[in-house]
Amino acid sequence: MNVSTKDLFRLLRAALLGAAAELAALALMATAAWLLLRAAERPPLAALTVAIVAVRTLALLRGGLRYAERLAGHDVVLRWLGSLRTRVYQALIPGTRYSGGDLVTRLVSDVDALQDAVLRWLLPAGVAALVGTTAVAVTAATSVPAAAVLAGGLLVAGGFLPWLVIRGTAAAARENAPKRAELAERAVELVTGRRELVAAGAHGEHRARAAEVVGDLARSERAASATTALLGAAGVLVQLGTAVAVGLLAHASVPWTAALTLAAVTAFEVVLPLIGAARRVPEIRASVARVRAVLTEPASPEGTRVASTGHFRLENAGVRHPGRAPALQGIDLDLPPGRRVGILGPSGAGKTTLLRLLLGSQSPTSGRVTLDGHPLGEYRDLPKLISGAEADAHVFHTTVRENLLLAKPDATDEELREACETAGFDLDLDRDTGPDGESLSGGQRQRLVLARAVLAAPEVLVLDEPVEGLDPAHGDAVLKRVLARARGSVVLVTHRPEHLVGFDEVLTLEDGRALPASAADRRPGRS
Ligand SMILES: Nc1ncnc2c1ncn2[C@@H]1O[C@H](COP(=O)(O)OP(=O)(O)OP(=O)(O)O)[C@@H](O)[C@H]1O
Repeated sequence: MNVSTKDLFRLLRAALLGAAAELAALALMATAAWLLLRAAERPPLAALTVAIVAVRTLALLRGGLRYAERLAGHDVVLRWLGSLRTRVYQALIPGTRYSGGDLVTRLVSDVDALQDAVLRWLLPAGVAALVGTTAVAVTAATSVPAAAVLAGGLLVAGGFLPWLVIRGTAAAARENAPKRAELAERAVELVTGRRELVAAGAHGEHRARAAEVVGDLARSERAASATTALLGAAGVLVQLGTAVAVGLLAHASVPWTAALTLAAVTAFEVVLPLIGAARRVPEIRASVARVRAVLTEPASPEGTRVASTGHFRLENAGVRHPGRAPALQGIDLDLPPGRRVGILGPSGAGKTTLLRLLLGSQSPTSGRVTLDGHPLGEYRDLPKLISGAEADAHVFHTTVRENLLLAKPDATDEELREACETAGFDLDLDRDTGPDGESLSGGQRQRLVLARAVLAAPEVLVLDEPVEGLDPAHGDAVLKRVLARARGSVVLVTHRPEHLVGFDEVLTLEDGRALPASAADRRPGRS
């Protein structure tokens, strides 16, 4: 999250303008106080003219400088965030770890939180330090004890009290983190799993628990707000006490004492907002850490090789998800162009995992998966070569036509109809599919996905139990047509060995391992 020298310079300019605006305000108060009390002594008018002019000038300066500081502050922040946002998105695009929509949204608000970090914390803290130091230096010229008290008061109000707020807020955030996570989880369950919860009679209980967590969080939020308000009030007391002490210790003329006292009061006006702003510091810190993690993660190198008809090979390949038994281990598979391989095995045997390895959507955690001897990650357009009907293929919320065109954007309606016919899908091309394809039946969704695979006509067609939900006779006929149209290699996962007649090889998996042919023969197609 490096800040360029130019941006640093702009930040410094904004801080100096802010400090100048606040010093003008401070000088205005001090001069006005001096002027009032000095005027009460009835001096010749000439003795007051400089102060009168100064009051007017400072009043004008204060407004002008504040405006300039707002402009400069927002200028630097918006420029910086603009480039930071671009870098974060660039880091996200090829990423695999950061792909969930919720996480992306999270990062957007994290980047926005950095805006608050600069405008509401960094700049005001810098301005407060500059104004405080100047006020102490000016006071020290008259009275060192008064300056020492002022410095102490400012440090308490601008350092100690905000630190207490940060500590309290961070502790509350740590304590509330599990509750927030539970609330997010329950909210998702209540929205996405509503039907299932109602059917199981658990909806009311879930909602009540979510409401209880909301109540707990609100209570904790109120307690944190009350603490911040109390510490804010303590800051005002410190301000009053310090101003009185400065007045008593100044040992100067009445007008000058009044000027120093009001200058002290005004210096606190710059420092006190830090107490309220400190509440966001823990949140901002967490945002900074998350953004930094995204920016510092080494980018996964993008593939450069062009995929054309080639030879896929799995050598001793395995996949193990953290904390789980291996999903797949020690798998060898040879898939030269034109070869047809069937995969059988009971549920959970690793069939889908094997397809994901071939599709490049899952990397092996052991062994190798290669195309013409190169790891799949080195290819930039693998889906053009290998694709098909995956078990979890998504149906987009649009029309049947648009869903099909994803496979071949320039396909004519004639081609679309032909692919549908092959897949046994007979709905109108303009039919709306609904969110997640919900307005289609399960079988219709499956055949739409299959039609999409047929239309893509890849060199290597991958089919994951493509006719599982269809009635057997219809399903067999559909599969026969799809296989007849396949122009290259086929990898078919099925639990019916009769689907694999004429295939070059049948691989039977169990518990993530390939069964030897003799054992596989004894348990055909268990699922
Ligand atoms: N993302 C994941 N995280 C953890 N475990 C996983 C993950 N994906 C799959 N598994 C586990 O890996 C094993 C193999 O899963 P896979 O989906 O490949 O089985 P399958 O043979 O296709 O099963 P089915 O016939 O039921 O679709 C299972 O035990 C599964 O629970």
